[in-house]
This record gives sequence, C-alpha cells and structure tokens, in this order.
Amino acid sequence: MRLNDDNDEEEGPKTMSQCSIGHLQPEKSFVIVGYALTSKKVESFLKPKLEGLARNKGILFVAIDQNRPLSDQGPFDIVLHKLTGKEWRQILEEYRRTHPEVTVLDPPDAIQHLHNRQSMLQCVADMNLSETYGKVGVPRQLVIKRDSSSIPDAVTKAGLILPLVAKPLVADGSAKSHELSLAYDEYSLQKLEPPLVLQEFVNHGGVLFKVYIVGEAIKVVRRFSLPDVTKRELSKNAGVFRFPRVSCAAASADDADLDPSVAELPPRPLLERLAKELRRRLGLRLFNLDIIREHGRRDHFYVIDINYFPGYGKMPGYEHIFTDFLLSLAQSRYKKVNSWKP
Ligand SMILES: Nc1ncnc2c1ncn2[C@@H]1O[C@H](COP(=O)(O)OP(=O)(O)OP(=O)(O)O)[C@@H](O)[C@H]1O
Ligand SMILES: O=P(O)(O)O[C@H]1[C@H](OP(=O)(O)O)[C@@H](OP(=O)(O)O)[C@@H](O)[C@@H](O)[C@@H]1OP(=O)(O)O
Ligand SMILES: [Mg+2]
Ligand SMILES: [Mg+2]
Repeated sequence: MRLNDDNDEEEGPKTMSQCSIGHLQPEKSFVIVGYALTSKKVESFLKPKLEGLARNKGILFVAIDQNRPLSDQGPFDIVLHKLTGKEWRQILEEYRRTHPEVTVLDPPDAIQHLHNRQSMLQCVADMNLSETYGKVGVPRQLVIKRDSSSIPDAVTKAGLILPLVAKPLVADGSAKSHELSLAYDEYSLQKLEPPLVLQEFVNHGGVLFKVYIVGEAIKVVRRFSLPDVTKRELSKNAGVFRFPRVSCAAASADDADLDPSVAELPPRPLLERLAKELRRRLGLRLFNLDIIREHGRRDHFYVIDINYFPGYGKMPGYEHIFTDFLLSLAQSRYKKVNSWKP
C-alpha cells in the first residue's frame, strides 16, 4: 500500500485487463479495492473519471470474481460490495472472519438492517433528535404483516391520518421493493398487499433532500418529490394510487426556481449530528438519507428512507470525496498495523 501522494491529475484509467495485479505489484504500492457490484452499479459508480482519479492517488479497483473463492483473490485492502442474497452474505462474513486485515464496506448484518423499512427508521426514531437547529423524526407508521382485510381497522386504532404511503416492508433493492402507493381512503387500504409499512404522508412542498454520506463526508442535493396533497384533494379523491420509482425518476431540483422556504437546505450542524449518530448506530459508512421538511414548518424534518451504497454517481464531486475516503481508510489501517510493531 502506498500512502496518498495528493496527485489529483485525472488521466485515462487502465482496466485490469490492461494491467495485471502481478505485473504492477500492487500489494506493495497501491491501495487495492476489490468490488462486487451489479453491472448497473459498475456503470453508474465506477466511471472512467473515478477510476482515473483513483489511480493517480494510488488506488486500484479490481473486480471480484464471484465464481472463485474470495480468499484466492486479491489481496485486497478494502472490499466494496452491494449484492444481495444469503449465500453472498455468508461468503462475506466468512471472509471478514478470516481476513480481519481487510476493511469490508460495510458489514453485511449492518446492511441487512436497512432491508426492512421498519428497522431502517428505528434508529432515527430512537434518537429523537431535537436541538437548536431543528427537530428530526420519522413519519408515524404502522407495520402490516398479513391479512389486508384488517388494515382499515388497524389504521383507525393506530390513529394514523390519511393520506398514507404504502411501502413494501422489504427494501432489498428489487423492483418490487420500490413499488409504492398513496392511499386516500381507509376502505381502499384493503387492496394493498402485505407485508407493508403504512406511513403518514407529510406535505413537504414537492422537494426532498438527499443526504449522501461517505464516511465523515456529507453532501446534500435537492430532488423533486411527490407534490403536496391538499385537504380538498383528499376529500375529493378515493382509492389507492400506485406510483412507480419516483425517487430515481425524479430530476435534480438544485437549479430549479423554488420557493426559498422549500428550497432551504436543512442546517449543516443538524445534518452533521444526524449523520454522526447514524454512522455509529447503524455501523455503516456508505449510505444516504431521504429527508423532507414539513411544509410551513421550517425546522421540522422527517427521514423517510435510508439506502445503502446509493447512487453516488449522481452526487457532485463524488470522485474526490470517495477516493479521499478510501485513502483515509487505508491510512488508518496502516497506522494501526504499524503501531502493533515493536
Ligand atoms: N412519508 C412520506 N411523506 C411524503 N412523501 C413521501 C413519504 N414517503 C415517501 N415519499 C415520497 O415517495 C418517494 C419514494 O419513497 P421512498 O424513498 O421511501 O422509496 P424508495 O423506493 O425506498 O426510494 P429510493 O429509490 O430512494 O430507494 C420519496 O422519494 C418521496 O417523494
Ligand atoms: O444507481 P442509482 O443511482 O439508481 O441508485 C439508487 C440505488 O440503486 P442501485 O444501488 O441499484 O444503483 C438504490 O438502491 P436499491 O434500494 O435499489 O438497492 C437506492 O439506494 C436509491 O436511493 C439510489 O438512488 P439515489 O437515492 O442515489 O438517487
Ligand atoms: Mg428514497
Ligand atoms: Mg430506498
């Protein structure tokens, strides 16, 4: 491993087929990052600019071959991954046990915590973050495990206020896990398919904040979101409206001409507190939060979604932030190893 030489120049990256690990002797001079990602993710994240910048900073990305034992590959300093399935989780857990010198981003069981929309937001609810800069909570929600006919009753008992957003309980990255609906009346709730989470819809002026976290770094962007639902609309409409993947289809709202009270970003100190707490409680370093501000209440925020290893490719300047993060990991690992030496 070679430490950061701060050479930021971007040049065309070499792919692994152009430069074999053996030829470069990377275990001596490079931070080797093994990655196990879907082809979609490789395309959106591992762009030439990132690979080029990384290479100039002494970082080499190497694809993990899922058909070969992980221990036979590398050696890696860091393993980056976002794949699903129990088998893969077990492989990673075993690898973490047998290779404590490798930083696996992030631990599979911590990621698993985000694959359920109830446990996902539990940390935020437990934190009950309320301070000078504002209050952060989660919308009131109810989990329905089975029996759709019981939903109207359960909603009344829980005192949830319509409209409600219905989200599949499982958030495992599958297309189905992103199929959401907006329910305007209690009766129609029976049409929904459990297991799901019913969450109060919070009017927020049609704009949400995506808060990207990469280790200690935080970056916020604005995205268009679902528009507010007025009382009049609520009284006029009935039924369940399915909506496709709004958050990914939604355009950036960073350059839009928005009402300043809607556009104003959440206060930095609040986000720093929140990110720090969540990093600790979730045990994760790579994630993002979808945050909304209750319309008309400047300092009332709600976290509505947390995603592991999100679309960093859409985060401005992610190449620099990510490579700096990888170097900081390698450096702290290097210091630790050397402090053990007599
Ligand atoms: N409680 C809520 N109040 C208001 N709008 C909401 C609420 N929950 C979700 N939304 C809207 O629905 C969108 C999708 O919800 P959510 O982010 O939970 O789904 P997701 O499929 O996990 O999204 P992602 O693609 O970010 O993983 C949000 O981006 C937001 O526009
Ligand atoms: O790649 P994309 O840009 O679409 O990233 C999206 C990412 O998809 P990918 O991990 O398959 O790439 C999603 O992951 P899954 O929930 O489906 O696991 C989720 O994290 C979204 O929130 C990301 O969008 P963002 O929040 O950053 O806008
Ligand atoms: Mg979301
Ligand atoms: Mg999500």
